[in-house]
Amino acid sequence: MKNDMREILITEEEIQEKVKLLGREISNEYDGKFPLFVGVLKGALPFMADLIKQVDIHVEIDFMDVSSYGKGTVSSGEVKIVKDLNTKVEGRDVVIVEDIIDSGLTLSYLIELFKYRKAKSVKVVTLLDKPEGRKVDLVPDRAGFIVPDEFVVGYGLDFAERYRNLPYVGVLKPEIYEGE
Ligand SMILES: O=P(O)(O)OC[C@H]1O[C@H](OP(=O)(O)OP(=O)(O)O)[C@H](O)[C@@H]1O
Ligand code: HPA
Repeated sequence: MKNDMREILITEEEIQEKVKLLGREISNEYDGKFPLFVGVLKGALPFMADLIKQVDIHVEIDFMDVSSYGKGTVSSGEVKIVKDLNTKVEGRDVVIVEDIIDSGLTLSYLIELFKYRKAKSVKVVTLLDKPEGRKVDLVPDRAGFIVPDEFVVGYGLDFAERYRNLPYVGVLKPEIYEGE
């Protein structure tokens, strides 16, 4: 898979270092509380798995699968619930765990949904933030890294369902995208 990469933007070591830091910050922020971490499938899986191991307080975890992207690199702009939570969010401190915020459409939909369901608080932690991709005004509470306005893959992020299992984040060679 490494041969398919044009460039590695964030190394495995840099990711793991940042995840430790985010875990410490969240542990301090929610000390004495029992937050509900909501991982957004499928992309947030590696980040969620690593992050919860760095959080030193009790947390409950659940997953939601929403979809706004087609097979390629362009958002359809439409958010659909593919799998809902099994947990009630009413009265809970919800922490949404994302791999990337790009247009912001997925997240703004989820934030509104959890507020409507009467969460006590809703905050967002994302590994990657791509501010140049925004279509709605949204700033995450915590973001690991800012990425440029390019389609990135790895550590959960896919291109046509591949590359999620890379331990780093990078950009593919142009011929890989063109081949699709
Ligand atoms: O800010 P946005 O433009 O809404 O993009 C971000 C969302 O898009 C990706 O998910 P996707 O819908 O591709 O599903 P996946 O996680 O299963 O790949 C990513 O994992 C985020 O959830
Ligand atoms: O840059 C990206 N890569 C993969 N999936 C994505 N979903 C939104 N932006 C991206």
